[in-house]
Amino acid sequence: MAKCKLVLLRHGEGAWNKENRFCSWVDQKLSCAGVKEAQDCGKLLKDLGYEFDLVFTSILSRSIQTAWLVLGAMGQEWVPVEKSWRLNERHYGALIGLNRAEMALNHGEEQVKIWRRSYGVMPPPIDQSHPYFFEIYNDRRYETCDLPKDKLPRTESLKEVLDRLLPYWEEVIAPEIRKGRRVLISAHGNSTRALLKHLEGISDEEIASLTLPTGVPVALELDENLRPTKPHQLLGDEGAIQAAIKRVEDQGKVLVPAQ
Ligand SMILES: O=C(O)[C@@H](COP(=O)(O)O)OP(=O)(O)O
Repeated sequence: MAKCKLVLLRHGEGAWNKENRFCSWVDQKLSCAGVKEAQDCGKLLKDLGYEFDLVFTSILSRSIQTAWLVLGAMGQEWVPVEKSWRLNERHYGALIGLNRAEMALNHGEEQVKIWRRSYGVMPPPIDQSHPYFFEIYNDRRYETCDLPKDKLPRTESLKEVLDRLLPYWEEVIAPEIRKGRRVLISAHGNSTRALLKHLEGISDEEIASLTLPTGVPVALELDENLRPTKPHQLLGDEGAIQAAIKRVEDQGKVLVPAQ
């Protein structure tokens, strides 16, 4: 098999990205800015000559909506879209719904960074007293999973995300790529980080410095063993991408009131 291209994507900005709250398994739609990011991403991919044969998304609306908008902007609406909970965002446990800057004020920026970016640390688990517990676990979409509801996570580190994502990558996505299909995975910041860690062999320590902005395609070129032939590339304007990464990193900092 010749070299193949794979595109990974963190969805466009969601309503809670904008409010700086941990969104995770709460199903939020894209903000107006997020809709534009997804459309712009589709236009960019089209201008760069990308074509897809198959798209994979999580079962959260923001990744599905992003896939539709990208395909629409590319004029490739007919391309099949497969969904799995295994591409869902990392389960942020009891942190779900909380504001990152407030958490930094109460627990320190370092602790928030550990919760957000470390490989092995799990936030405290969600339980029935949490305001979003029933909204998540009573949602019909979680009856469609290949695990019974009581076996679905209540919190996850990035390691757990990779552990549940890997079987789906190996058994469902990778075989399609081996058949020569050109794949887009429209997912989330941390499910994409987990997959990149696996594909690029990024160490547990190094993965802590990888932050992905919303709506920016991550291009990979893979060899016949599905190993990258070169480092991943974020597509788009370099200055705008670096500024967007900084904004995501700064979400975990204490807000300094304007003078
Ligand atoms: O769960 C969330 O709030 C964000 C990630 O948050 P951070 O890890 O950046 O704090 O996930 P996404 O917007 O990609 O679905």
